[in-house]
Amino acid sequence: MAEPEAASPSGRESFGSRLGRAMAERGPLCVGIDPHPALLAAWGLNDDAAGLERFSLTVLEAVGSLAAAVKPQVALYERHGSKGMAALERTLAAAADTGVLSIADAKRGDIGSTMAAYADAWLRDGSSLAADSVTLSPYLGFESLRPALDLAAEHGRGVFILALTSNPEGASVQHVGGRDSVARRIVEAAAGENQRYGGTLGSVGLVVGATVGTALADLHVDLGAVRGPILAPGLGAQGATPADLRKTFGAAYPQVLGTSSRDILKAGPGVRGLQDAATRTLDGLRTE
Ligand SMILES: O=C(O)c1cc(=O)[nH]c(=O)n1[C@@H]1O[C@H](COP(=O)(O)O)[C@@H](O)[C@H]1O
Repeated sequence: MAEPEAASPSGRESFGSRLGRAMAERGPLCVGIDPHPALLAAWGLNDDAAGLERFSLTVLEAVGSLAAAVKPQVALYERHGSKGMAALERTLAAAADTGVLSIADAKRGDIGSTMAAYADAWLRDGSSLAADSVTLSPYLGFESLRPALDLAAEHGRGVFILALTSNPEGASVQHVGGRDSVARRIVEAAAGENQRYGGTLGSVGLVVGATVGTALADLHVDLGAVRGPILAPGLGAQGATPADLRKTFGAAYPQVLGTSSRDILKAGPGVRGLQDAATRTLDGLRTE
């Protein structure tokens, strides 16, 4: 999809370029690593840091060479305090060793001066929590994300900014404004940010749920103009199918990275079962 380029001052190939290549080589699937208590129990693991780590490393063993990206859900590690966060650090390091891109699903957003600290945690070289990319919430104002946008560009990392989320409550904020909706403004701001990147895909991605139905058309949101990756959660456990994804995103589908967590994870703890479930989802995303 994207041509390789070394766009960041650090000399690292940009995240958008790396993700575009992974999607072209492996297909448009991200596997969510969401170690819910019920899944840990179903896998015969304890709901503790050791259980989280075994769960996460098993998912990486299964999908590390077939998915374009993995997305650990930070909240489920945070439940276990510092030991849980240490398990997350080791998971992110193992993903990097495996060669699969990581998206830390932290949904961070705060006033700019505090945002700089979140950016340091998730996007700065040398941080034990640094991932290839992180999810961000723009609902304190898009510009409040500036420290993360700039640090990501500097270090060849990426961000995924919540635009139209998959949960039904999201519309009560994101749809406000009709034709000039909050979501549309977020999408336009992300498009502006991607002008600093060359290649096919910029490093400023958006999150648009696979479950949003006709909202993109209703709100006159043009994702094609964004020139960034679209992370689409909601497959499987939240009811969306790969066919829904194609219908919802239309011409922007080549930018879409479908992501699924519970629907794949419930096939564990066997590595083979997880691989089969991920491959089934990937086949649907490729061909439906
Ligand atoms: O940022 C996300 O990944 C996200 C955004 C959104 O709009 N909806 C959404 O479900 N997610 C995350 O995607 C994952 C979905 O999990 P499953 O429903 O089990 O596939 C969870 O970790 C959610 O927090």
